[in-house]
Amino acid sequence: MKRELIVANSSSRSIRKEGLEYILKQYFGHSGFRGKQLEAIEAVLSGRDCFCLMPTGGGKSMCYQIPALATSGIVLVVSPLIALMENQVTALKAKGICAEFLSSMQMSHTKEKIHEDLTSGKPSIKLLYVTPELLATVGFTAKLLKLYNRGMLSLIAVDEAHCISTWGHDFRPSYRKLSSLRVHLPDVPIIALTATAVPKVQKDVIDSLQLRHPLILRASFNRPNIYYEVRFKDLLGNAYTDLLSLLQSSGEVCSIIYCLERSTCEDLASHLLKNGISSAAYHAGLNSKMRSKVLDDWLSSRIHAVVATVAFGEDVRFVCHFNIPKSMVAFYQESGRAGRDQRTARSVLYYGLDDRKRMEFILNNDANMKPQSLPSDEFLRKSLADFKMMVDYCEGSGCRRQKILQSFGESASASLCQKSCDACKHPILLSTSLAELERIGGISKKGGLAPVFLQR
Ligand SMILES: Nc1ncnc2c1ncn2[C@@H]1O[C@H](COP(=O)(O)OP(=O)(O)OP(=O)(O)O)[C@@H](O)[C@H]1O
Repeated sequence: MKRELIVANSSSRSIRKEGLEYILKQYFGHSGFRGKQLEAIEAVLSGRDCFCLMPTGGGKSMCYQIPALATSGIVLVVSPLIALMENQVTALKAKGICAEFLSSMQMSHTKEKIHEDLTSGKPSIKLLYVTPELLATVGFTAKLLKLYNRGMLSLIAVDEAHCISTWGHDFRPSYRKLSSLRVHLPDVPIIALTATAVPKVQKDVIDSLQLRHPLILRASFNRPNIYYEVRFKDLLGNAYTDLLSLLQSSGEVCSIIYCLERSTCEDLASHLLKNGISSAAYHAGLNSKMRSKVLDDWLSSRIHAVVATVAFGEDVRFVCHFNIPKSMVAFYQESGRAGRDQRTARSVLYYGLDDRKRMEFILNNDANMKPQSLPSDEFLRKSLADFKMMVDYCEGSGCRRQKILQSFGESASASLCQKSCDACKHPILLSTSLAELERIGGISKKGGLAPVFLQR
């Protein structure tokens, strides 16, 4: 289906490029496209499917937001997290762009207003965000078909597309149902976007969504503006105190502290608050009113540090993991929330042997307890292998950046880092710490597993 272009009907590529750059500047204030953005935008505008592999903060959303403004129709965005949809819609509205999101959690009058606009002769909505669960309902499919038959649907963007794959770190069964999009809406181009680079995931996404000869765009995963660092809990007197002084010395910058459990979030947030850091806990146990309040307080800078178990936040300078994440992919996604504006940012991971044991216990348990898409022994093998990479990131003495990139199958020379990780900046300090950890591990009375480095 040929898209109706608002920016320029001319077939000349340079004129169309100018028009797209004009939209980018006018609405988003950016002076030029970054990386592969223009290629992705031009592909979908010409009606071609696209698979877009860009790192966190790489500017994926522009690849469907610009087409929404450059065509007369509506762009449907499938997104897995209500908090992320809410974030994006709020940010778009602040720029004067008509965007809405639909989820089962919304008030019925809000939903009705959105449906009214969609069924009107000339909808004002340019971007409509929905959850995959909603998309799978018969009622919503019928509404979508009506839009499609009126020629109002210009593009479908599947964000966080790795959720489709059982090989991805965040498999969501409802994402599987997105395969019906191609069946119901055969002429609408689809752009799948992800920051997960595993080849099996890429194949799964392309097959499941039935993408037709998609343009495959792949950008480097290096985030040169993030400084990576690991701090060893077992060598610190008190990790809470260490984190507190880290936050105090950073000034009032926006920070996220990821924790494994809700109770740790609550404890840490109140500890920080008592010590003068404006902070709040954010996790799935809070009701939607509380969550919105935290988001509001964050956006209006009333709080600077959010202690979370789940994805949160934009424009963050400092991301801390107070407990080791379960995989490199999870770590990359979460630490990648820092420095999305390309300015310098910092990632600090607090690593402790107890945390490592706890995660190994959780992964073993998960494999036995949860119904999985893979057989449980295969699932366990995969999740322990994913976790081992994360442990190696913490316990190894080599460049952290190189380890991240290698885990995504990207070759990276040691010189790439430019001393922007603790291993490259302070190699002697790190090897002293590792030796000390090894010594403690050797006399550990904590029982359980011995540290990995003793087994090497
Ligand atoms: N062409 C550009 N020039 C300058 N800044 C840009 C450009 N494109 C995007 N950005 C900025 O980069 C940041 C990250 O963009 P975006 O949110 O689209 O990333 P993303 O790839 O979707 O990340 P994530 O995977 O975390 O969702 C935003 O602050 C955005 O304004």
